[in-house]
Amino acid sequence: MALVPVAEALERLLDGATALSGESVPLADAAGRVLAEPVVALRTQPPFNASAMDGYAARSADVASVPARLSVIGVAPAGRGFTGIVGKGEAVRIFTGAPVPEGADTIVIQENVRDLSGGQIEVTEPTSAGRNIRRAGLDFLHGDVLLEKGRLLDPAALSLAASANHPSLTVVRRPLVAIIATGDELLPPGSELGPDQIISSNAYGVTATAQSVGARALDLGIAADRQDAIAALVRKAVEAGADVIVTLGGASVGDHDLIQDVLTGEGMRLDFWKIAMRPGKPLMFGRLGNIRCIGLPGNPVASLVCSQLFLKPLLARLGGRNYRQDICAARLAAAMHANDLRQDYVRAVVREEAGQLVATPFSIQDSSMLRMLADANGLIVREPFAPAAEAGDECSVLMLR
Ligand SMILES: Nc1nc2c(c(=O)[nH]1)N[C@H]1C(S)=C(S)[C@@H](COP(=O)(O)OP(=O)(O)OC[C@H]3O[C@@H](n4cnc5c(N)ncnc54)[C@H](O)[C@@H]3O)O[C@H]1N2
Ligand code: MOO
Repeated sequence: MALVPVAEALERLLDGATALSGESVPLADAAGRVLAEPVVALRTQPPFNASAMDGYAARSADVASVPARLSVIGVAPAGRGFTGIVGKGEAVRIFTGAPVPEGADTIVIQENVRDLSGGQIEVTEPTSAGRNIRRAGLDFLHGDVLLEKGRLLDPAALSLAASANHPSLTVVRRPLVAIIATGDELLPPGSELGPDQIISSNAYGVTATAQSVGARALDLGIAADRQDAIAALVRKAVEAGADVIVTLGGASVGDHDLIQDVLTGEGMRLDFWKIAMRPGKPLMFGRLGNIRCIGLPGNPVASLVCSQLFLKPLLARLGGRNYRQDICAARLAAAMHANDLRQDYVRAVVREEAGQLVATPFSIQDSSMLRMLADANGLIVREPFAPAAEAGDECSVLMLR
């Protein structure tokens, strides 16, 4: 089977991936979620002409020239408006957020007023009509579309939805990705290891990758290299309602690489297996009903680079989000060999020097080396059959952080 080019693999994996169905969540739990429906204002804000300042509501004709003496006929705190009418020569003590009483058409701020006692004030600065008044509907009107479908619920969006009187919102269901590690050699972190064993690490990075685009991750643990053990966890994933099943390891050609057989045995239709990418060649993709199955290579760096390139955009789409890789132009700090048929993602340190990005590739690119991946902040992307490059040549970098 020919190796599938990276772009084609991504296209096939994303084919038909659209936002999952909506669900209602209380506003208090809606931060970071994506709207499945627009938010329409259920009220007008402010619902009345409101004072924007602490001071005195008056008639502008009375305070156009100063000094002006007025009689205070009442008080209007926020939440309790004055119900009378402000007549000529009169004022109402008013506070920020209170409705402007009938008859008044301006607010004199209290800094521009002297209290003469006996219910009299003297206005010391002329104040024109409409000053310090927020007109009804200044912010929004009942029926206005305030937030579009697909909007990420950030702090401003949440407060706006609350102000529009929504106690709950309809948001896109968060995709669920079930993660299955495979391998007789693997034990969870914190274990006493036998001589032939290592720690199962990939699930943690894959979980974090999924969560970074708002998905939920269900770590189903480690299956031994036996068909029945792997199949049992695949069934668990299906029962849990996974939208995506990610397997770790067992994707290659060894005698113990059982993933593809098990998944097809469970009903998966294989879409592709093996792509023209380094690291990540054994990547596998198929569909088990509506569930997308991604077989990530076991090598830790390959599993995380493939998560970044394939799993992240898929989960973002299912969650109703836009996701674009952060690709930048940079200069190479070192020469690079001509590339072969696999698109190469070369771990590198990217720094800004004299206003431009400079990428220094690590000299070793073994896909088992997690420490180097953690030290890298970018991946130099080398197209298949890219010619040899010199230090100083332009390159393309996928930024990781
Ligand atoms: N003859 C060939 N051998 C290999 C090929 C090939 O094309 N022909 N491809 C190589 C490439 S590329 C990769 S990547 C690996 C991936 O193979 P698998 O997906 O089958 O992975 P495993 O063999 O199960 O494991 C590889 C390696 O990674 C470790 N591993 C596995 N899972 C985890 C985990 N959850 N956490 C940490 N480390 C894990 C495992 O112990 C192995 O060391 O195959 C090459 N071989
Ligand atoms: O995916 Mo493999 O990394 O090319 O070792």
